[in-house]
Amino acid sequence: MIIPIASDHAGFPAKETSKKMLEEMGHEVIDFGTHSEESVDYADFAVQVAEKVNNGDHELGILICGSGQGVCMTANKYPKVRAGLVYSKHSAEMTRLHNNANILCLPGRELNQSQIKEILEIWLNTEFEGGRHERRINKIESLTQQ
Ligand SMILES: O=C(CO)[C@H](O)[C@H](O)[C@H](O)COP(=O)(O)O
Repeated sequence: MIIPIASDHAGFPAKETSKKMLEEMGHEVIDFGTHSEESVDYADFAVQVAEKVNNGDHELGILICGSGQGVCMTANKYPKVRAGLVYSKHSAEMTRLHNNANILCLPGRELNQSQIKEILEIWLNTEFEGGRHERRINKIESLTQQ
C-alpha cells in the first residue's frame, strides 16, 4: 500500500521510526514533512495528508504530533476523513474495526518504538466490521452533507 505520512516537530522522531517500520512491512511511504525537529505548526502538515485521503488519492494516512490531538482535530475537519487518536493496541483495533478510521493519529511523545510497531501492525491489518458500525459512521458523514 502507498501510505502518506506527516508530522510536526514533536512527531518527527516517531515519523522517522514509523517510515522505516512501514517500509520493512512492505509499504511505500510518501513523506509530507516536517523534516526536522525545528518548531512548526501541526495543521500545516496534517492538511496535506488529510487532503489526499479526503479526495480519494489514498485510502489510508498517518499523522503524528506530540499528543496526537492537534493533527487529529485538523484532519477531522475534512468530510471524508475519519481520523482516530490511537495510543494502545486496543484503540488501534477499535478505530479500524468499529470506526473505519482512514487516518491514524499517533502521540509521538508518548509512544516508544515497540508500541509504535504494534500499533502500526494492528491498525493496518484490521478490517472494518461494517453492519451496525456502517450505520453509525454514515451518521457522522451526514453532518457535513447538510
Ligand atoms: O497538537 C498538539 C497538542 O495537542 C501537539 O502535541 C503538538 O505537537 C504540541 O502542541 C507541540 O508543542 P511544542 O511545545 O510547540 O513543542
